[in-house]
Amino acid sequence: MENNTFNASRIAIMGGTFDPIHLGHLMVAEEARQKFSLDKVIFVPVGIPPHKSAENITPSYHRYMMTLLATNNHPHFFVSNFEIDRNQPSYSIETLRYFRDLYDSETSLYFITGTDTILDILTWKDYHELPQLCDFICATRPNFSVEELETRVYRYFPELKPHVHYLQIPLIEISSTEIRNKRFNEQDITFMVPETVENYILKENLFKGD
Ligand SMILES: Nc1ncnc2c1ncn2[C@@H]1O[C@H](COP(=O)(O)OP(=O)(O)OP(=O)(O)O)[C@@H](O)[C@H]1O
Ligand SMILES: O=C(O)c1ccc[n+]([C@@H]2O[C@H](COP(=O)([O-])O)[C@@H](O)[C@H]2O)c1
Repeated sequence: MENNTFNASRIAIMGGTFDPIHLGHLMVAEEARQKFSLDKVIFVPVGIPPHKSAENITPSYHRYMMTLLATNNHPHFFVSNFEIDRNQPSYSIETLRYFRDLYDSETSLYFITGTDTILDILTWKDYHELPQLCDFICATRPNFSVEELETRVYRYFPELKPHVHYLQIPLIEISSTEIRNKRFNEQDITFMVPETVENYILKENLFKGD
């Protein structure tokens, strides 16, 4: 997918474990696309998650397939296999360097996250360099307050603040954890994921714990 994107001018990367991708991810991406006039949102499923135990995560092949199925009918949504094809932890700094090099200097690069994710940014590899590569679009998420960014992040890393743009969205109480738990307990997940993803989960018998 990357080869035909050279002339686009506002690109956002949406990184995530996507285990599985759900309607919360898609609503955040679509709101960001509309509010920031993005030409493309590129979903990048993590290969080896930097801060989570890889043992408990669904194989990257399934997570990639579900991300493709969820985004396939959206003309501005794309999926990259950059992280899942690398046999090393998926550090965002490396992903962003790759995409920064791929596009010309006129292209604005964004990284879309939920508030929970950006609150941990001081633990990310080479975090000081991130604002030189992209701006962040930070979506509101239930149980996490953007005010906390002042005390937990900007206080120690003030250079980041001008590079963070807030995205107020209706708070969506969906998480991949909740979907996995529901499947484990044999509960319905209809309306939490796109139908194509639900069908894939059922067909591949994912998240059943057996
Ligand atoms: N409901 C939501 N509202 C806003 N942002 C979200 C929501 N769900 C996920 N995100 C954001 O999407 C990105 C990728 O999230 P991820 O794939 O880890 O999903 P998750 O639902 O948080 O998963 P898990 O429950 O397994 O931790 C993160 O930046 C996260 O903050
Ligand atoms: O670069 C890092 O050190 C780093 C540490 C933790 C998370 N991230 C990225 O943040 C994004 C969301 O992560 P997660 O674990 O909430 O799915 C995903 O793209 C991760 O690669 C990146």
